[in-house]
Amino acid sequence: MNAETGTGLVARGITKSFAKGKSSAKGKNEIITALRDLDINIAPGELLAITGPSGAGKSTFCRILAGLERPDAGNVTLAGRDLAGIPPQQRRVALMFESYALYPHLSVRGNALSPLQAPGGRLDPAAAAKRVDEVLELLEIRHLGERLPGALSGGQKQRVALARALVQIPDLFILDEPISHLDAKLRHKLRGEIRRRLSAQSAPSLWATPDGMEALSVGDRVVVMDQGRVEQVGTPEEIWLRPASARVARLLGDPPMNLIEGDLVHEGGALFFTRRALRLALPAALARAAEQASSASVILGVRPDGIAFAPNGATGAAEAEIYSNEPFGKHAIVTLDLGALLAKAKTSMANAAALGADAGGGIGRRVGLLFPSEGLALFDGTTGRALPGT
Ligand SMILES: Nc1ncnc2c1ncn2[C@@H]1O[C@H](COP(=O)(O)OP(=O)(O)OP(=O)(O)O)[C@@H](O)[C@H]1O
Repeated sequence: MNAETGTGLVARGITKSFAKGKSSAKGKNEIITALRDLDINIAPGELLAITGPSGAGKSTFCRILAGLERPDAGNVTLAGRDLAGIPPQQRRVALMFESYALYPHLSVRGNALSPLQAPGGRLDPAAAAKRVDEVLELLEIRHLGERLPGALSGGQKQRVALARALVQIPDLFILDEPISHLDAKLRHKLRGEIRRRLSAQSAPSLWATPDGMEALSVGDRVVVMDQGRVEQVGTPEEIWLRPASARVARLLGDPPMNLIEGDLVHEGGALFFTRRALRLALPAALARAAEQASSASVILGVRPDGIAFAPNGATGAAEAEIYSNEPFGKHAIVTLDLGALLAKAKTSMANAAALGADAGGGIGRRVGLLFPSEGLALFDGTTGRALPGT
């Protein structure tokens, strides 16, 4: 059986609006549409990561699946059951709240154990206690077992909320920003550990995060949302290599792709991208893609690690000035001023050193830039969609 026929999660046409509360000047209640006609499937055992900027609608979608909000339109089935009319506690959904929602009077262990003690629990007390110990150990909070939530740091509370979700054997896991308040080292470790644990279960899982790179690192598939709509669904590789729109590209990468608005100009049989002083002959694949643009205005995507340095004045090189630099040890991020336009390049420390930009130096120095075609993408200036073939 696949998700369509019953065992996974199938959400169809989910739409949800909220009244903003305050009336507008015209006396009408303003409406915010949080979700617009969303279609999302998660297969059994699949981990779907959902990402998008703040306000994209991720938490609203999670809350609808958990039964804490009712959609205005659309329906959700889980393991073949239509969830409409099923109250949250009967949905068999393990939800980790973004706000944690811990029981203040229960210890860390008591909070983690609480979902396993609910009527109809699937484990006997000894098995439940063992499971809780395992998860507390995994999340590095077992030593805090007897503490009350009031005596925990923000990151520790987040891990208790995560433990309370992970101990369950539900029909669906929903983790809303599960590791956002942890330090980088723990985040890194737990991404892999949680992924491994969820993948070993047959329930579908949803992991919501505003961090696009986190979504790519944990998801079997990734949904990118913006303003309540799905911008792109695909494997991490598809989304990374071929972002469907400038809105998707803006969310991915560290630093993300440079997005430069400019114009297409035909000259002497070649096609150029121009923006102020920047004038770039488009490689053949991009020039072909540019024919699909709805107007001469386009957005050029330049991957930070796709920028190569050349001596100032070298043939075919664009001119720029080093604006700032951040040496990270294994690589450097050099911000370049291309004439009232800043772009970031990610380069090796050796390259940065050659530019004199390896230790906070080099600022104001003029350099040449080359843009190899594999580091470029082209988006329609009106719709923001990727032009086919880039
Ligand atoms: N109860 C509510 N009342 C009014 N507006 C709401 C309510 N809940 C959400 N919204 C609005 O719906 C939109 C989507 O919000 P949502 O919390 O789902 O976004 P999000 O992608 O989870 O953002 P974040 O990453 O900041 O948590 C936002 O514009 C938000 O202000």
